[in-house]
Amino acid sequence: MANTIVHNGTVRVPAPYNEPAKDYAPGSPEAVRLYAELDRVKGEVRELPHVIGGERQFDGEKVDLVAPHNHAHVLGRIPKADEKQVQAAIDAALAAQESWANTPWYERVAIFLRAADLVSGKYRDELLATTMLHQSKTYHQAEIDACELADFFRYNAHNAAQIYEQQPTSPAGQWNVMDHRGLEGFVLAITPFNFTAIAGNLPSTPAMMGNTVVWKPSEKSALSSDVVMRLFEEAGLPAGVINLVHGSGRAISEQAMAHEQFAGLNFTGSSAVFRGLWKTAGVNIEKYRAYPRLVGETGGKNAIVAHSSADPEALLVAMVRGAYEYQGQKCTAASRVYIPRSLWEAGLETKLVETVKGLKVGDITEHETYVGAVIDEVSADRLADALERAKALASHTLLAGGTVRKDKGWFVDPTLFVTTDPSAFTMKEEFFGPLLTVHVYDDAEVEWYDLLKLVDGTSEYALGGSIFARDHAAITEALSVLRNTAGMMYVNDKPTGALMGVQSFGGGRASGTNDKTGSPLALQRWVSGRYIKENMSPDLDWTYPYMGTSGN
Ligand SMILES: NC(=O)c1ccc[n+]([C@@H]2O[C@H](COP(=O)([O-])OP(=O)(O)OC[C@H]3O[C@@H](n4cnc5c(N)ncnc54)[C@H](O)[C@@H]3O)[C@@H](O)[C@H]2O)c1
Ligand SMILES: N[C@@H](CCC=O)C(=O)O
Repeated sequence: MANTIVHNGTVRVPAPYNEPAKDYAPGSPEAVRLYAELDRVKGEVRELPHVIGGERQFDGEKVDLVAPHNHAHVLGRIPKADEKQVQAAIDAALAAQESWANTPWYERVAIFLRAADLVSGKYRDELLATTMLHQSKTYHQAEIDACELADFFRYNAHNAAQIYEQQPTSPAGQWNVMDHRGLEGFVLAITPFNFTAIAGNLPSTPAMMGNTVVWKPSEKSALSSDVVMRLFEEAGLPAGVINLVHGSGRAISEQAMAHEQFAGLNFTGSSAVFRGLWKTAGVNIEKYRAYPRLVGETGGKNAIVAHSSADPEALLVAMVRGAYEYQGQKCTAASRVYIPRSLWEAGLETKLVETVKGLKVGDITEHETYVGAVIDEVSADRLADALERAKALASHTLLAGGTVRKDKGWFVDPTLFVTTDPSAFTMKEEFFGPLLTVHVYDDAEVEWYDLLKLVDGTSEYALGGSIFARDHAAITEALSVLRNTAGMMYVNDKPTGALMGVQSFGGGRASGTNDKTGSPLALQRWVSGRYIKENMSPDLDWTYPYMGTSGN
């Protein structure tokens, strides 16, 4: 690399920090800048390319990218990769591998630290505008997403340094070294629509550790993924290290995962898709040069469990923010709640229903909007079907919402059900939309322990969760009984809003491989260790002591 710096000493990566979020108060300089950027992005129809080996390729059948809250508005187009383009992306990743793997780790890390500053500076407005318009996020939700992208880069840089510092001990006469190699082959990153930060993080995490990558972003967030790719390049990422191909996830993954040099999958998305990808790896296992690393962070059915000692006001805030922010399209969104009758009937029900009915649904560029549109028509239809199924159950009472409107945008009104059946489908399945179901338990009858066992056993997922109580013994018991129910458990807080370096996210059971995105555990998956022992004074005698002596 042209800008190689030779460091003759210990390299210290700058201390990481969480990017402070701006609030875009109307009339503030940052809001004025962002309004202008929103106008610019709205006024364009962007033709987005694949980026393969540093070259932009526009060929292929086109897919329109629209604004979910105004689906007549076409924001851009992406091409669908054909087999040749996928092959070219794999070839480019393999061609870049040796020189990237041999690039000193601190230079690789420096590129992503530059990328972090481009996120928080030059590209912030464009990231927000594209995320708002194409993923239907409010100012606040788009801002925390952009901040999280910068956080990923800064914390990963810090965590990478910690991994490289891990070295074995060297007894007298030896020098032992751990060589933290990247994987042989290429990594496939397949990213979800719901976080621009996750889309940027999944290809860059393996890249930081010396791997080269084929990246298939979601077509539902392609506008912001294109910005991320441009800022990687501007930060100095060499051509071929990350190769972006748009198109069918199924077709791209089938081709890439049948390749001899497929070295790993970094996936975030639904559990069903991840299970399918795992099977594809199984079918191809004999083709591979090495066993691939399969990393997947997937769905959730995150519970809020309230004890009779809970603060009802804090509980209400957690339910509203946890379930309805970003239309419930967060893997960690609250979607089932267990509330004691004593609290529910003491005013919580009335206040909750009033609050949910008052949430403004609509265009995310209006500051008062709390809930935008769901991501696409498939999602709106899936939610409409779930709402009708729940309404038809005698065990369910609709307290708010329950309507889907598709004329201008794909709007699902914030919906609240209360159910007498704690094992209903609404308490088990992930819907990925603004749908919350409450089960009111009789705290005069039901033991806390029995309720916790019910929560633990109801859904196949184990991603996030919240416990609300002021009685500390109740918290301790819940943390124990729910130990395997969630990979991130919050006490007296909503289950969303993980902050890098503070709570990295990831869950077990059907929720994924629990590699804790943004933590050292996640980086470790992209390293293949090699121990090197150098003997400083090699043996010159092959015999054992006392050989040649007889008897004891
Ligand atoms: N656990 C986490 O950290 C986390 C974070 C964000 C999102 N999620 C989960 O992601 C899901 C929502 O995101 P989504 O709708 O983008 O998920 P999705 O599974 O539909 O899509 C994810 C990615 O996989 C691709 N894909 C779809 N079908 C495929 C197939 N058959 N083969 C290969 N690739 C395929 C998509 O194009 C996209 O790029 C939810 O289940 C949510 O809980 C989990
Ligand atoms: N950043 C999210 C997790 C990502 C899931 O979609 C959170 O709010 O905890």
